[in-house]
Amino acid sequence: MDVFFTKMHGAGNDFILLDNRQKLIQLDSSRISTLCDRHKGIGADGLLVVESDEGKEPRMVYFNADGSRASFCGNGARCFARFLFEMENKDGEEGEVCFMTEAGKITGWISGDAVKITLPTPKNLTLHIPLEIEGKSYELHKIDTGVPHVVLFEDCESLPRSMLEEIGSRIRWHKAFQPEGTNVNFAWRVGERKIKVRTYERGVEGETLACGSGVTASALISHLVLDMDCPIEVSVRSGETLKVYFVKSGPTFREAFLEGPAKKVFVGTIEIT
Ligand SMILES: N[C@@H](CCC[C@H](N)C(=O)O)C(=O)O
Repeated sequence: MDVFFTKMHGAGNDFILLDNRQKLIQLDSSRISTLCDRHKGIGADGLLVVESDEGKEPRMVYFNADGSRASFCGNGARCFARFLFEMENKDGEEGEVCFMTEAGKITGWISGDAVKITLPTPKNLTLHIPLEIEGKSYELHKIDTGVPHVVLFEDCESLPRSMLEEIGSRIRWHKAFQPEGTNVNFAWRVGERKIKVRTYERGVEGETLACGSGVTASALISHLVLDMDCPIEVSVRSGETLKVYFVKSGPTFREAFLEGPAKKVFVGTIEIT
């Protein structure tokens, strides 16, 4: 069957979006990984599906490029908000949409090129986790911003991608973070309220040009460990900038918001057998 798709990206983190409200598209992990393959398919870091049940809010279902399902994706949710907004034929350049994810209800605000979203309430915070890898000591900070993340502070501006992926992969698969594994963020401060982040993503099993939940995790940890104030700007590998807002609640956070560009790249049809 020929399936209509939309290709989008959020600050360089790219996605295939499919409207499956009619429940006609059958997907399994091998089909998803082929669609996301940059040589044999459309190519993307992940695939987002719009589902909906009669009388209920639309639901965002997210799959990583390897076909694994994840409960949330920050940049994906920002693209999804724009996709939904355009699908619902709302007039004008500005507006609000709401949808469900496995990690909870999300609200998105569209304003020109930018999309700002609420994130799932951050949880599972643990600071200052010591980890030894191949004789080198690391200090990691863990937080779940919809999916599990660790953040480590290290200036990786000029670290070759292969080396970042080597360390990222060792941490992602480390026994301390099993069975679910973790995304790994390398963050460093570049201004009073500005950090840079590079992310090794679980399910892509490599560095992506941006990771929204990782950017949020890094900003929240920067507030706690480096005493940085809200909002925090985060520059990612694509060279684009995202902004993280948050509201504290005791030692952790009540709310977090992520803002940045989310753009449509192209549309097309692809045969799914
Ligand atoms: N790119 C994402 C995160 C997607 C999920 C992640 N790879 C996982 O499996 O945890 C984002 O923008 O948040």
